[in-house]
Amino acid sequence: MTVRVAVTGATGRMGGEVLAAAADRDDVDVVLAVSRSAGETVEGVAVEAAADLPELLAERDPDVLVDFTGPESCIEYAAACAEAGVAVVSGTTGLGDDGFDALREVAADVPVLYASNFSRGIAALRRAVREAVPALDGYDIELTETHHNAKRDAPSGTALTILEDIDDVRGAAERVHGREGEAPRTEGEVGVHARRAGDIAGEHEVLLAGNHESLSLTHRAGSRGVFAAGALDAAAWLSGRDAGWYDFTEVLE
Ligand SMILES: NC(=O)C1=CN([C@@H]2O[C@H](COP(=O)(O)OP(=O)(O)OC[C@H]3O[C@@H](n4cnc5c(N)ncnc54)[C@H](O)[C@@H]3O)[C@@H](O)[C@H]2O)C=CC1
Ligand SMILES: O=C(O)C1=N[C@H](C(=O)O)C[C@H](O)C1
Repeated sequence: MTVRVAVTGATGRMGGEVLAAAADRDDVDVVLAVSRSAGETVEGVAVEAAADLPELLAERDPDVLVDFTGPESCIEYAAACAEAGVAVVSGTTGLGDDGFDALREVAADVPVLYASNFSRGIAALRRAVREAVPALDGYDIELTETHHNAKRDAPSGTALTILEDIDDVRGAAERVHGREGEAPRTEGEVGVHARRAGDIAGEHEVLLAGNHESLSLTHRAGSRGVFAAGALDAAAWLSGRDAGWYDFTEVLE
């Protein structure tokens, strides 16, 4: 079956990757692409005005909307999907608690699958972290993420997800964002470091260190294609499901 997909943020970095990845697949068909700046053609797809999204959803009847935009637009577009009965796959980060609450409300009406990172490697890294942290009880933990110089939110959504994983298996810890001046480490704190440079697609390292050994778990995305592929896998998996909140790990099972 071919899943009818709508893409928001079509002129953005991830929007373009999703359109490029979709063009190479038989299981998805892009029936709509929108952006704040309409009029361009991206990967051979005409980009229409995001302001017209409610009408365009009714007219094109997509099964799933794939959203990589910004926190406010993500919620606005998801609400339009709830009205139109269209499922939502979103990877937009920086939502904050209010944004997640709003997205969960949308999940009462339509299926919603959210992931701060759609790469299979990060899914595997998260499993490794959940195993390593309790196995290395008392070890210091430092999390470092590195992204391109145009990324807006810090720390990354993936870093926040990994921090939640650590809290889940070890109990809530103090998070120390960078250090400056007299700043000795306190027991149990997690250091969090965000670097921005060049065109790096996304790197995450979890360092666990004891007195005579350290373990470093690192993921590097070689290109945004891995995120686009995961998001389209999620769209194909989500289509036709009941309203509710779904996790990317379910797609990988
Ligand atoms: N979950 C994942 O696997 C991944 C998530 N991301 C996230 O996706 C989002 C987009 O990233 P990029 O494509 O690099 O950004 P970008 O800046 O290249 O593209 C964002 C697109 O969304 C639109 N947009 C942004 N804010 C908007 C607003 N308030 N209203 C309407 N449209 C708006 C822009 O016009 C643009 O078309 C970010 O939150 C990023 O962290 C990025 C890569 C992977
Ligand atoms: O903005 C990006 O580029 C990325 N954002 C996501 C995040 O905030 O974790 C995922 C990926 O690392 C790329």
